[in-house]
Amino acid sequence: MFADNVGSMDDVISVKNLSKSIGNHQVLKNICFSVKKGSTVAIYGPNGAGKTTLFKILSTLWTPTEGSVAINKFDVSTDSSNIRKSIGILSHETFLYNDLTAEENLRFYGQMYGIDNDILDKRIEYLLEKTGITYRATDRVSELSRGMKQRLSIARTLIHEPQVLFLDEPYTGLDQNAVNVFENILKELDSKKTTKLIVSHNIEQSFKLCDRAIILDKGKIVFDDLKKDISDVGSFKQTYKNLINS
Ligand SMILES: Nc1ncnc2c1ncn2[C@@H]1O[C@H](COP(=O)(O)OP(=O)(O)OP(=O)(O)O)[C@@H](O)[C@H]1O
Repeated sequence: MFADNVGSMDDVISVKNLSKSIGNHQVLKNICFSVKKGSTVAIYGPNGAGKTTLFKILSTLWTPTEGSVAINKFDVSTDSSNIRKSIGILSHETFLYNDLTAEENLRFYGQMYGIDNDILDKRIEYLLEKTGITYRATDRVSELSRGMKQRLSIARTLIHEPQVLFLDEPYTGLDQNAVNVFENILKELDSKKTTKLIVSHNIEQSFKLCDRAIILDKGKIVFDDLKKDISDVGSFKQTYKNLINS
């Protein structure tokens, strides 16, 4: 039930004895796992299990109370600026500026990452086209629908070609066409060996994307296995139910 967690040279993410307390509530309890380059790991758990807290620490927004977390060998507590260059975060917060157009938002983020203008022009054009929002490029974000904003958030997340992606409920607000667009983009990223962590309550949808599944419950990892060792999504859902109700 637990994947081989022994760290190795090609680990992109390394989490050792991570605990996080908020006030006097211990939200994460002695979490240990590592992720190899190019893997896609789905993280499941009921409300309040600690998934978002884990993501906030992995993406350098919060620091651990105990233990250590490294991304590309950089420590989240001491090397956050190096980590931020190489990660992309897609969450329920769009991090988009309402008063800027879709294109201006992408340009703003691209410039923040120091991407040369020539390259940035091409990336913006490519990502707007890829996410199907070229025709809304000059509209302000405040005029876009929720699904359009999510498509633009996907483009924003990818503008600096991050090596590690944190996807928190990435399907929120996407229609079926946008789901297909999103999944095609993820497949393309597989060929670039992008490492992905996905948090989703939709097991059916996200299980097919991952090669490993982790279940968090009450701040602890209660399951961690490779998908090839899980017979099918049905049995995984049953395991999930059994574990979180025990
Ligand atoms: N800013 C905060 N202040 C106080 N407690 C917090 C804060 N953020 C999270 N918590 C607590 O930490 C625990 C884990 O929350 P977290 O948001 O990480 O869970 P989650 O697994 O992402 O849940 P969900 O599926 O509902 O998004 C919860 O008990 C929550 O109340």
